[in-house]
Amino acid sequence: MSDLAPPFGVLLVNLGTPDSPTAPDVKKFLKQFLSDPRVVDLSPWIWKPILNGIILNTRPAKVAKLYQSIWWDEGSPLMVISQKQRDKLKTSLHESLGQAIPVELGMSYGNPSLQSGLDSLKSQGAEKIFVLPLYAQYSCSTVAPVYDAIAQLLKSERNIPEMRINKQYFDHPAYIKALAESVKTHWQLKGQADVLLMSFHGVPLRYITEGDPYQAQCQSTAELVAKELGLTPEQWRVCFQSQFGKEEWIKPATDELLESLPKQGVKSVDIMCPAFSSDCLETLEEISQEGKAEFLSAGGERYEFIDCLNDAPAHIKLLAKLVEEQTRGWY
Ligand SMILES: C=CC1=C(C)c2cc3[nH]c(cc4nc(cc5[nH]c(cc1n2)c(C)c5CCC(=O)O)C(CCC(=O)O)=C4C)c(C)c3C=C
Ligand SMILES: [Fe+2]
Ligand SMILES: [Fe+2]
Repeated sequence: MSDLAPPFGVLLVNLGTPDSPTAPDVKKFLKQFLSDPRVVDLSPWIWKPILNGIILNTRPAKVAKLYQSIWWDEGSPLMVISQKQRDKLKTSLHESLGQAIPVELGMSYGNPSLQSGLDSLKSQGAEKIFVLPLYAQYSCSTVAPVYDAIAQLLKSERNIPEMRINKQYFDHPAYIKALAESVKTHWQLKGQADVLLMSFHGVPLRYITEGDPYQAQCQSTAELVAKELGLTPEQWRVCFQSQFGKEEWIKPATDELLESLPKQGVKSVDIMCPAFSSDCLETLEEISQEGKAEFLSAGGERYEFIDCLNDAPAHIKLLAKLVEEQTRGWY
C-alpha cells in the first residue's frame, strides 16, 4: 500500500441485538427494528397500532426468555462474535496490506449504531469507506436498510467520504468454500447425516414477487455448496426459518420440513444456516434447540446443528478478500 494513498476504513454491519436479555431492552430493540418500513412494509395506519398495541406488549417478555437461554457471560452471541470478526479482520488486513486499516462495527438497529461506526472511522482519518453488510444474500429487508441508513447519515455531512457498499456475496467462491469446509469439519467430528438441510432466514413471499432476489440467491448458494460437497439431489434440501406475522412467507418452512422428514424416512439430518454470518437467537435457539426438539418428537433420531461461519479463519479470509477486491484502487 502506498503511504500517499488516502486512508480508507471498513465498516462491518450486522442487524443488531438487544443490549441485555430483559423485556425492556428487547422491547427497545424490537421497536426500532420493526418500525423500519423496509422490514415490515405494511401501511403505517395498519402496522403502527398492531406493533404498539399488540406486538410490543406481548413479544418482548416472551423473546427475552429465549434470549436468556442463549446469552453468554460476555453478552449477546451476535455481538460477541461480531466484535471478534471485526478484530480478526483488522489483523488480517494489516498482515495482507502491510498497513493498519481501521475496521469498525455498526448495527442497523441498536448498539453500536452505524453513526458511531462512521464517526469512529472518520476520527481515525478514513476518507474512503467500504461498508460491508454481513449478509451474503441481498434482501430488501436487510441490505437495503443499510443503504437507507448510510444515505440518511450522510445528509448532515458537509464533506462526505467516498463510499462503497457491498450488496451481496452469495456466490463468492471463498464464501462457498468456507461453508463447505465448515460442513466437512463437522462431518469429520460427528459423521455425515442422511440429509444436509440449508436453513435460510425467511421473508414474506410478496417481497420476492415484487422483485427481491433473496430467494433465488439462497437457492444459488445452496446449489453451489452442494456441488462443492459432491452431494446428490436427495442428500440436501433448502428451507426457510423464523417466520414472523400472518402474511405468507417463502417455503418450505424449516419447522414444517423438520416435522415431515421422519415420515418420509429421513431419520438423521445435519442443519446449517448460511444466511447468518454469526450465530444468534435465530440459530442457537430456533434451530439448534427448538428445531432439534421438533425433529426428534416427529420421529427423527439424529439431529446435528452446524455452527455459522462466525470467526472461523475461512470466514475472516472471505471478508478480507471482499475488502481487498472491492477497494482496489484505494490503496
Ligand atoms: C418481518 C419480519 C422479519 C424479516 C423480514 C426478517 C428478515 C431477516 N432477518 C435476518 C437476520 C436476523 N433476524 C434477527 C432477529 C429478528 N428478526 C425478526 C423479524 C424479521 N426478520 C425479529 C422479530 C427478530 C427479533 C427476535 C424475535 O423477536 O423473534 C437477528 C438477530 C438475532 C439476535 O441474536 O439478536 C438476525 C441476525 C435476516 C438474514 C433476514 C432476511 C434475509
Ligand atoms: Fe430476522
Ligand atoms: Fe425466531
